[in-house]
Amino acid sequence: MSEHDEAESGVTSPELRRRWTELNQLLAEAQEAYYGAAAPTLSDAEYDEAMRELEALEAAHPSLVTPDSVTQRVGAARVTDFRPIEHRRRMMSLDNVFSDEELAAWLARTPAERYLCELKIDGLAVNLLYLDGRLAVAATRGDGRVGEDITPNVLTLQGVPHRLRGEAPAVLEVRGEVFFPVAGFEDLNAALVAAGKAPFANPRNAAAGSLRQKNPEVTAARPLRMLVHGVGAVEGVEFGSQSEAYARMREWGLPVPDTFVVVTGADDVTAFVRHHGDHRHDLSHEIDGIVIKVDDLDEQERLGATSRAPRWAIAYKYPPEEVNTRLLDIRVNVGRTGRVTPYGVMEPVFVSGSTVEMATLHNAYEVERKGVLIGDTVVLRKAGDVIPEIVAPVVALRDGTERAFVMPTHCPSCGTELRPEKEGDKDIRCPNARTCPSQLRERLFALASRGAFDIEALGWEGAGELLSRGLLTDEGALFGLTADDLLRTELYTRQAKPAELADPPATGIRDGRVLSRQGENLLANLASVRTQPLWRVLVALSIRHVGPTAARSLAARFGSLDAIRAASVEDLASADGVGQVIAESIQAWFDVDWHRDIVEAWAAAGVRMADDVDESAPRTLEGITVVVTGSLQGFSRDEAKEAILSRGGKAAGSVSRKTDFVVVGENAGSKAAKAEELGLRILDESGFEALLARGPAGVE
Ligand SMILES: NC(=O)c1ccc[n+]([C@@H]2O[C@H](COP(=O)([O-])OP(=O)(O)OC[C@H]3O[C@@H](n4cnc5c(N)ncnc54)[C@H](O)[C@@H]3O)[C@@H](O)[C@H]2O)c1
Ligand SMILES: [Zn+2]
Repeated sequence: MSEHDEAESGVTSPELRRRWTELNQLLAEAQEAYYGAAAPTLSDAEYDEAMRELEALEAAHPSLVTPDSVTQRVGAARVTDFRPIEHRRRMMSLDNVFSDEELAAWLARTPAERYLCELKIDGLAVNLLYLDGRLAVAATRGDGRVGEDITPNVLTLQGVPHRLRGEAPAVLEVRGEVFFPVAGFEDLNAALVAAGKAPFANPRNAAAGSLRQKNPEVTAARPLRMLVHGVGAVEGVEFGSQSEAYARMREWGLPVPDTFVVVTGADDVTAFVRHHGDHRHDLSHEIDGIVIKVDDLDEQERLGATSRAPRWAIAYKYPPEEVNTRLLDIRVNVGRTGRVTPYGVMEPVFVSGSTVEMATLHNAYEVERKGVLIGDTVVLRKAGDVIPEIVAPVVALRDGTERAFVMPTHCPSCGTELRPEKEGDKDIRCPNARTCPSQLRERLFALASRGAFDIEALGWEGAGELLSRGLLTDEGALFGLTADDLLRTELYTRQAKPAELADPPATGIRDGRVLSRQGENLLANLASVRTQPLWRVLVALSIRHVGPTAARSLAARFGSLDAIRAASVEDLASADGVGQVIAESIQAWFDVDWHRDIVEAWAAAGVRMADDVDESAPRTLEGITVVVTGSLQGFSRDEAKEAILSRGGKAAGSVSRKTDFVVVGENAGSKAAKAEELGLRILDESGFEALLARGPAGVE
């Protein structure tokens, strides 16, 4: 039988009916958990996917549709502890589109003079009934016809007027969304976990759970807010359009958002959708999409509604940022400074454009705060390029086999007993800084990176192998590495060719292997980077808080590692951009004997520990602040900076009234404009050269 015949005759195969029943049940249960308990067991992404499958199935086989299909209803009809409230006018759900194409198709079949575009707030729909301007009843959406009485709870909400301002109509049903601001969400969950309760999966569920409280004091204590997104029954006033209704409701003191726009064409609709897609996280609340409505109320009336959603509105849903996945394990990582960080290992899952299988949990307290157990299904969130985060466990799915994470007492890398650095620290560390392989590998990797020695042939893998082969016990021996050493590795060698077996290269041969290109490069790199400027050497030492900026300033000010080591904290702290914390950290670093050994080993291996003093560079810029912007012919950014610093000047990053000179190169942007605005002295490249050579007098 063809599908067509089937639809006509109302007969469907048992398999199709089975699948329909399966999906309908899955979705009905999900709705119950989501609307009823505010504790979803499915992610929205899974829910939406199952719903789409069910809708497609029903579209192809209309005979499957029954009144109790979840596609035909709004929310979940259920018995609750709250008094039932019948809405004067039905509350609807929204149909969804998930792509620009689907949106374009909706716009094409729903032509209108004006569209109202607004944010789809991820919260809980409520209906506020104002009678003669007084808030008489507040209810949840429920199944769209009957909701739950939550009046005492809504009365506690900040920003919801108990009485309308000015001339209010006899009857006004205000529809809006109650939401939980993102900022308060983590703390709420931590408090719930501490009290032995299940945390919420997301701010939306937090809003639903907080509002549907038997005790309104609990609601009052939560930072809930509401924003208006529609009207229901109205008597005693007439609106021509939704936007007009918004304008009036704002006058009456209702919380109408100021983020909506009224536009005339599809292009403006798409632009709005795109804009908020890019700025989804700039808001105080979560949004899961954009709602587009035909603005004219007569047209809305004419278009009507299906059993669950109006035809005059559509929700454009953004890609989901939250998915559910299994937390397989919690392991710990030992970082560069010995900090031990737990991280979750998850069943790989695709979210926001990439596959995620690990997420940091920061420290043992954080694991406890979130209340996650190993084996839990967890809500994983990845917003755009932000690092993925485990939000909360799905407590309802626990089966008793989950177990709590126990923070190790000993370093998983070297076995040393872990401890906090200072009393009261949340982080614990491996105190074996010198030889702990994990810490050393991180330090080697950092030392070889572009912002330090820039040793191209030494990466994460290389650092790992040099350590695992026992070729290095700390970074002091790095510059002593020989071809013979590297021949003991795999990464830096390759199989010898037959000719090389007979006539081995000068670097030697071992077990039939010779140095690979990478191995030769490493030796060449190690030879050449010995003359890197002092600031790079300083960065390479992994002194806490000493990054490129502080290192540059220290190098310019003191000129040699010996001078830095001999300097007092006060002296160090007076260097530009240095300060007390960094100064103390430097002194503490030199107090450790094996740190001094590293410096000596490097010096002995020929690493330059001082910058050439440029005799032709008298301190012409003492006390002078210079900003360089745009690109110069004769100087790179770094060179320009060093030229200023080495003459005693200050190289600032931004223009202010305290700036003495602004050097403007090609393609200079806003800084040049700001300099002009402030009336600062502006120099071109030749002016800059004159300034360097003779100081301010050179550019009089
Ligand atoms: N994870 C789960 O198990 C589960 C279960 C049920 C529902 N859900 C989620 O809920 C969705 C379906 O729920 P729904 O029927 O409430 O539909 P919906 O949330 O997709 O859209 C309708 C609702 O959007 C809200 N809304 C927010 N801003 C609005 C605006 N500016 N204008 C109009 N309405 C606005 C209203 O509360 C309205 O009732 C699913 O797509 C899914 O994401 C998830
Ligand atoms: Zn260790």
